[in-house]
Amino acid sequence: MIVTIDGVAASGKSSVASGVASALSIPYVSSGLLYRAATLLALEAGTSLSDAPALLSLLGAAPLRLEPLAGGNRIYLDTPDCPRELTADAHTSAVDAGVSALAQLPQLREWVNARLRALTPPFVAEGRDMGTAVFPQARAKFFLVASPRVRALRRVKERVGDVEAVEQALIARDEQDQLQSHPAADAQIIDTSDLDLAGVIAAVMAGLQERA
Ligand SMILES: Nc1ncnc2c1ncn2[C@@H]1O[C@H](COP(=O)(O)OP(=O)(O)O)[C@@H](O)[C@H]1O
Ligand SMILES: Nc1ccn([C@@H]2O[C@H](COP(=O)(O)OP(=O)(O)O)[C@@H](O)[C@H]2O)c(=O)n1
Repeated sequence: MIVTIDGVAASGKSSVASGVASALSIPYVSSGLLYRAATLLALEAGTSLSDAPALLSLLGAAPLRLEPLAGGNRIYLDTPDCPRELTADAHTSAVDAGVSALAQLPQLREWVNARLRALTPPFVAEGRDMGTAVFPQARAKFFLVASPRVRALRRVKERVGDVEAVEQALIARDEQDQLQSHPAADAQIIDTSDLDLAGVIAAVMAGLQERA
């Protein structure tokens, strides 16, 4: 069984995917973490975020490993002499600002999608295009939205920052991500603005029961 949870930035995708996966006792998979790790490595190597051949060559030499734990995904660079966890570094504002450029490259989307399609179900997959491009056959699909202000307030709680600036950055990223981020025709859209985390997880679990 594959369940997809897509949505806009900071709408609660990973928290909700983690809650749903835990309730179902299956893993969840963060596709965004692969885009983020690729962006981090490119920024560190000084590789242009729009140079697909150079990015693919960099990633081809990078032994990235995604750990799809239900409690929270983690990503590692398994270099034999100096293994390193990249998870925290993949969530900085520098990566936030660059990731959409890299994610717009079809070759990079194929690189991520091949890794996702190689995983063995069952799992909950979260991102932007899990229900549309990557797993159109998923049993149940959800798409989370919330107002930019609510999302900015949530982000500021988890990482320090100015609400106005964070809100503007989220709106900018929404615009850059628009091409690859839309609900599948058979997705249930959930506006999380006025729901707490438990309420969104309950809405997804109820939606899953309807599709069982
Ligand atoms: N419905 C909700 N109500 C309150 N806070 C939430 C809700 N959903 C998520 N959050 C919080 O908002 C922040 C962003 O959520 P996250 O799951 O990281 O979103 P995304 O994966 O879409 O970026 C986290 O700190 C999370 O705990
Ligand atoms: N399936 C996906 C997942 C992420 N992404 C890209 O990766 C970025 C980071 O995604 P994320 O899900 O980790 O982060 P948030 O948008 O939730 O902060 C997005 O802004 C997109 O540019 C994508 O293009 N397609």
